[in-house]
Amino acid sequence: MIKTQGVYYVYEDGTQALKNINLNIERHSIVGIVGANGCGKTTLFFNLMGLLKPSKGKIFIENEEMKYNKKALKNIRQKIGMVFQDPDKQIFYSRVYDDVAFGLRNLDMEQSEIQRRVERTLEWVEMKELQEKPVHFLSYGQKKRVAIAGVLAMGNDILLLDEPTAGLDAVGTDKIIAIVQKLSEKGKKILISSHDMDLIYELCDYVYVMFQGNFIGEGDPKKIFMQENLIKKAMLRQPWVVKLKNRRADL
Ligand SMILES: Nc1ncnc2c1ncn2[C@@H]1O[C@H](COP(=O)(O)OP(=O)(O)OP(=O)(O)O)[C@@H](O)[C@H]1O
Repeated sequence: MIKTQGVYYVYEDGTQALKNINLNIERHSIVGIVGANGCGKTTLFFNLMGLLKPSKGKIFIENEEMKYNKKALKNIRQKIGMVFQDPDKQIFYSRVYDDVAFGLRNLDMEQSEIQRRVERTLEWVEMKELQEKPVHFLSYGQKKRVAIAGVLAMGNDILLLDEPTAGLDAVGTDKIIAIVQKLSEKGKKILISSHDMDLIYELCDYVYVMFQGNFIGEGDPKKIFMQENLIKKAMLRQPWVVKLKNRRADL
């Protein structure tokens, strides 16, 4: 589905943001990328979406090497959807309904189909009753869900969620967890970046640990998060469940 081979990315100012990234999400449903601030998670997502082009290395989408012409990029957008970390960067319209409909209207879709998709996705993210509301009156968590709805409405099979719970309270986080689980049950492949270890531990069946642009560990979250030294090296904290287990084992 998505695979990378030795991907490097260097920004114009010389910042080396990705170093030899080898990722493969084919055999997993919900894959986590964990890493401290600035380790390269967003840069990686932008490369996977074709918004940035690797300085070196290859990206494969459904076994085809990524190309960067207009037609190829349009195809990628139909396969992969990305929910940005900051919903304000993804929300363009003043009314919730129009914002979610935006991508569909660009596809010249029938009005009745647009309405069906928008209403269904807004129901999914529990925002249907707010569909007439101006986006600028929404809470941060509600805006995040509108941004997710906008991507879901497009019907992509692969979803990249960049820090989906950043800035959310416990209720907002639980809502996102429920949405991700429902999407996975529907057969969507999901890649989540986060420094929320509890979230990744709860949701993901595979995890990559990122540090300064490299993957320094990968595997089953239950095993990876037991490796205290690895987690410390990545400047992260173990999930509380793991800490609790370790404490019990010490007693
Ligand atoms: N446009 C840019 N030009 C130069 N350097 C950049 C640019 N965007 C990001 N960087 C640098 O690239 C590195 C990786 O940044 P990136 O945003 O990918 O990290 P991240 O893991 O997503 O961080 P966070 O968890 O804080 O969102 C950082 O050192 C950052 O300062």
